[in-house]
Amino acid sequence: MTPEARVAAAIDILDLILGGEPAEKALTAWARRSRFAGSGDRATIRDHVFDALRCRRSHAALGGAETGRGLMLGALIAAGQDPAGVFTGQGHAPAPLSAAEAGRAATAPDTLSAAMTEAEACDIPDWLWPQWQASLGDRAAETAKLQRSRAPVFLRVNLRRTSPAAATRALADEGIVAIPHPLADTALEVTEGARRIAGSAAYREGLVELQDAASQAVTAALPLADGMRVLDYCAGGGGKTLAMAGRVRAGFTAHDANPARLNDLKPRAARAGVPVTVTARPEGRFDLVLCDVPCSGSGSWRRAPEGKWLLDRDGLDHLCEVQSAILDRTAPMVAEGGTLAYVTCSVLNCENDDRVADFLSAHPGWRQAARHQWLPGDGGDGFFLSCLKRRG
Ligand SMILES: C[S@@+](CC[C@H](N)C(=O)[O-])C[C@H]1O[C@@H](n2cnc3c(N)ncnc32)[C@H](O)[C@@H]1O
Repeated sequence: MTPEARVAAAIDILDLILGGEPAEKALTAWARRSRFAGSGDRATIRDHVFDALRCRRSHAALGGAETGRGLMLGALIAAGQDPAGVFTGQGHAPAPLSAAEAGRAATAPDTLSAAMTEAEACDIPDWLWPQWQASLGDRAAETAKLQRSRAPVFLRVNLRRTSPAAATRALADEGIVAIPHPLADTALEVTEGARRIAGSAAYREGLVELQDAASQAVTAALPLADGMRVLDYCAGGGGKTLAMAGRVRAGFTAHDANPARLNDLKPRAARAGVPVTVTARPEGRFDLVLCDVPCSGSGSWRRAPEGKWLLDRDGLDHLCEVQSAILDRTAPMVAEGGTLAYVTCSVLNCENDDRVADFLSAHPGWRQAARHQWLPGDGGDGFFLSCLKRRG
């Protein structure tokens, strides 16, 4: 496919997504009915689509319309490219620019950007911007702008199987260049060959897993020790269960309200060589209960940008209720002297410190023993961790 035809395909896919179709579904359906497209075409079109979703407000403002065409026009204007060279109408290229579009394309991007509100330029919904600013203070704009670009690819080294240095060498032998990342002792940032990871022996043999560096930092900050009883109450695909199990030899139990989300955990645990018990009904008491609760995902919107536009005020309020309910439900599962670790990948106070404050005011026998926050400016996704300790 020509570069222009790839832009035209991205426009069609974006129109489906703007009409309500999930991005992954729209991309997969397009690939199925476009057998002529090679892997390079699919990868570039996917990048176009996700870049447009990350910058949906600002690119729509630059392109003059919140449509697939407006977003791709805005993307070209933002990148300083001449859209007339892409919107040619030749072959499979998008139709030529209208007079109004040509006028926008001829205007300096800085002039168009100057007409945007700060929330628009930062690609944050208007209703959320005041909360975003209140939560992040002088890092509000920087944090929002980092969510407008692609996330780095990180690997977690499975310390049960190998060391970071040996994993780096094994990856290099397969054409994957990875360097240590300061957020965690297990974290490697992939700088070349990311598309080879899934097929590599290092990945298949459980030496490394894909995991964000800040997510690894969360696990590294947990009060873990050999011999503990540990419950991962919102385990999902088990990313944090496996990361914890890579650090200590403890008894790990994984639970999730949606059992289907745990399906991947057993094969992943087998690949990593770590024993994990999966249960629908956790019983007994645990030294550490990890609650990596469902949240807005506002710390990881560069990976999952659709979430930014689907979230609304009611949805956020509902998430806060669920988060508090999970803390209330799991507190009795913590042994005396044990820890309830509350984690979100959100940067919003209402999902972080406010939930902890509510919990502490309703549970006098508890105190916050540690609190950490990582922002995208630190290199990984945005994460929050509060270690709540039950008096012994
Ligand atoms: C942020 S994800 C967990 C990600 C996982 N810890 C990881 O690192 O891969 C949150 C999980 O909480 C689960 N969940 C939602 N409501 C829940 C509830 N009331 N009790 C337990 N799990 C819940 C969701 O199904 C989802 O898998």
